[in-house]
Amino acid sequence: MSQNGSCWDRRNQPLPTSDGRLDNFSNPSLVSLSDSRKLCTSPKIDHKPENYDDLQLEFSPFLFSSLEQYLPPDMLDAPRDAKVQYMKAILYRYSPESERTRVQRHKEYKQRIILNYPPLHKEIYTIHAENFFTPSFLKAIRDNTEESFRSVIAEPSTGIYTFEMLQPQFCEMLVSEVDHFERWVHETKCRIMRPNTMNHYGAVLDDLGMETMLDKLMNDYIIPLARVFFAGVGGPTLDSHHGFVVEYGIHRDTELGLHVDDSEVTLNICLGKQFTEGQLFFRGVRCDEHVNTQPLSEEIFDYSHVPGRAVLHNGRHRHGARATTSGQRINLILWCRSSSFREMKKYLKDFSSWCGECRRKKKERERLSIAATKQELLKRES
Ligand SMILES: O=C(O)CCC(=O)C(=O)O
Ligand SMILES: [Fe+2]
Repeated sequence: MSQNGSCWDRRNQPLPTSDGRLDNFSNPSLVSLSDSRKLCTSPKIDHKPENYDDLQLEFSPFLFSSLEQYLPPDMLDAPRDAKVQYMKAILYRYSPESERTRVQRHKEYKQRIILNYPPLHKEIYTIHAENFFTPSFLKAIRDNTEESFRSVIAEPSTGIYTFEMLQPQFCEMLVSEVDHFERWVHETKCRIMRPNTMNHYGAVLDDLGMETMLDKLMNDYIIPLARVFFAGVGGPTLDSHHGFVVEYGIHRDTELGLHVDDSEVTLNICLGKQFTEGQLFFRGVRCDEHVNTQPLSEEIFDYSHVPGRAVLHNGRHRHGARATTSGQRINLILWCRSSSFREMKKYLKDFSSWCGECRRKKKERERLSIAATKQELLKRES
């Protein structure tokens, strides 16, 4: 599922153009990217980059200072403006105008909400660990060892981790904050973006001012776990997130079809309220190529949500939610992403370390090759 694409389309990141054109670069005559002006492959580490913090740029100032050490030697001491133009041209190549416009519009949309929406519970917009988390979870995170994690985390099916995480009072406050937000949206007739293409109810928490809180949640509480349990799929390098709340029940979405998330690691926590059914069902981890293949019997697993309890799984773990047949089910979802893992994945073809189907095919190839070798040996002996 993507934030704004089809169910299986999880690539909503801009792709570089293959032909090296300056896509939609508004003033290409400013910069020429002739061969002699290419970026260097290794950085000039003794060059001290300039500071770009004071400039109103479409890209992070940090990106400019990082890129500066790779400039062609004759550019290193050029005026800062010239360096900015040169680096902007390169960055534009990797970020088409449509994508930049989308990002800018989204920024403005978020700012409009944050400036106008009056929060109900200001205290949940920053993390207060003792008030948010259960003591057992907090202790495990603070001990920060695989042993401490395993003492509070169950793995009822391969790659699916569940644990008590949130205090009931925090769950209630978050649910009432989202209710309050929904009422405000209704009263002000403000049009808001829903969490993704498949959930039509619920709110994007990042958009209503919880981005910094969720960043801290990912960095301080999820990365330590992901480092241990999702080491091979970008867990240690998670660097962005999409955080939202989904709601199911009568007059809401009732169920959710089989999909994969636009994430490397997904945290899914039940916030309540009271409900029946609505189980999560899992069907094994798959790479893009094998996303529609049959699950093996050991990959079929159902999980019943319990308020306050979290499920942590690979974003590529195929899953869906059965119908919530009565009451209301509300869950907090955090899709955690790793840009470096995504970049690396583009250059790989075999994902047998985590894709069930790649692994099955690899085993089958090995089995055939062993059988062929045996046949050959038998032939020689007879
Ligand atoms: O309803 C649930 O618990 C699952 C939601 C989900 O998978 C998603 O939003 O990506
Ligand atoms: Fe999902």
